Amino acid sequence: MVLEAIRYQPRSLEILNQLKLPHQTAYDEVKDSKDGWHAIKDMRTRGAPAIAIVAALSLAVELQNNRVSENAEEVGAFIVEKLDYLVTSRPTAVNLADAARKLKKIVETASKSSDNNGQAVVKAYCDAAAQMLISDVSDNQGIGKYGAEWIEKQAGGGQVSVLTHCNTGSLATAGYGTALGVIRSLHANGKLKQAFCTETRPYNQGSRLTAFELVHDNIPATLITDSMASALLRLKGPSEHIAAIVVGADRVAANGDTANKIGTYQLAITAKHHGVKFLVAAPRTTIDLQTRSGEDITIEERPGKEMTFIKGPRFDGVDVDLSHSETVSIAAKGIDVWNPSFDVTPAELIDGIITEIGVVEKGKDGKFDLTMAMEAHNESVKPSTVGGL
Ligand SMILES: CSC[C@@H](O)[C@@H](O)C(=O)COP(=O)(O)O
Repeated sequence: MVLEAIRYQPRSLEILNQLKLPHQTAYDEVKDSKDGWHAIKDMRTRGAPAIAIVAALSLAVELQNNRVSENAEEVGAFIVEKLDYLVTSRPTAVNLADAARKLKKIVETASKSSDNNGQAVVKAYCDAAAQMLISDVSDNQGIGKYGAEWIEKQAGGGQVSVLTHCNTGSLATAGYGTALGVIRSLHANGKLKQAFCTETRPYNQGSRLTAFELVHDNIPATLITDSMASALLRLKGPSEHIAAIVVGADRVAANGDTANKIGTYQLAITAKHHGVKFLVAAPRTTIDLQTRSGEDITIEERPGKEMTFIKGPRFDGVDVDLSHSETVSIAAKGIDVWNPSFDVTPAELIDGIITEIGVVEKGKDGKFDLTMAMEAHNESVKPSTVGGL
């Protein structure tokens, strides 16, 4: 069975409720953009690409299931207003803003055509939103292929182990995943010795979601807490042949600085210290040339209770009793909490940015030039034309 975080067909959208994983596999219906906004804000759906796609499709089903004006410009204005609203759900991942910008452009063109009525604008919007779901899977397969090839080449043959952080798999995307896609490809090529995944406190995307995907796909994997990463590289690195740390991204700035799940930065520092490659895997929809550096990225802060409480089913003896889902306090009452959801890893700590058209490496000046990969974004360019391959 293939893991499906987003189930869409015209007039119907369902998301796998990630707050209930790994204990329960339950789908929530998303009827409109308001449902979509809340599903994203509450993190029932999460991960940069998935957020963008769910937002776009939530508005698609709203338009498909409700009567719209005959007037093309009125429908266009309605869609633009809803897209602006959806973008306010979570600020750090650029994929959502990027999707909204592209969809607005399509809608503006469609609504200005004198041949079009309201329904034609809706159709142009829904077709483009549905295409995002399809393109994301093929982009991820490209990321997996190029990332695995790059690691295998660097390692010079034989099996390798990799460490990853947060969840970047089928649950965070339309399917296959980015950093987890690289792990899937290494495994498919027979080159993966062991995948290590961090717990990823405080929301536990690693222990709840990545571990779930790895077990689901029978990929050899070991879970560690975030605080074990340096010890893993030092003590097990040589015996396990840990070749790289591979993470996803929520926004890659023009200079390569990368915002990703909190804890990524410290992993990059420890990778540098231990001489382990540090790679960011992201589709080009995550690269934001408008943001010059990491300093310009807005970092979302989440409620303190995500850190001070933990939610899950009660263990009665050996059996998990799913009827008793509880929220348990795990911190001293009254303590102040700082809970940034993401951090920024400076480009100097990153060895390569794996995209769907190839791995971008630094030039002789020690800097990333991402413009080439992004220029190719609107053209159909063969992978070999991108730097680093
Ligand atoms: C392919 S997902 C890439 C990133 O979005 C991922 O690494 C991450 O940081 C997710 O954060 P989350 O807060 O769970 O949405």
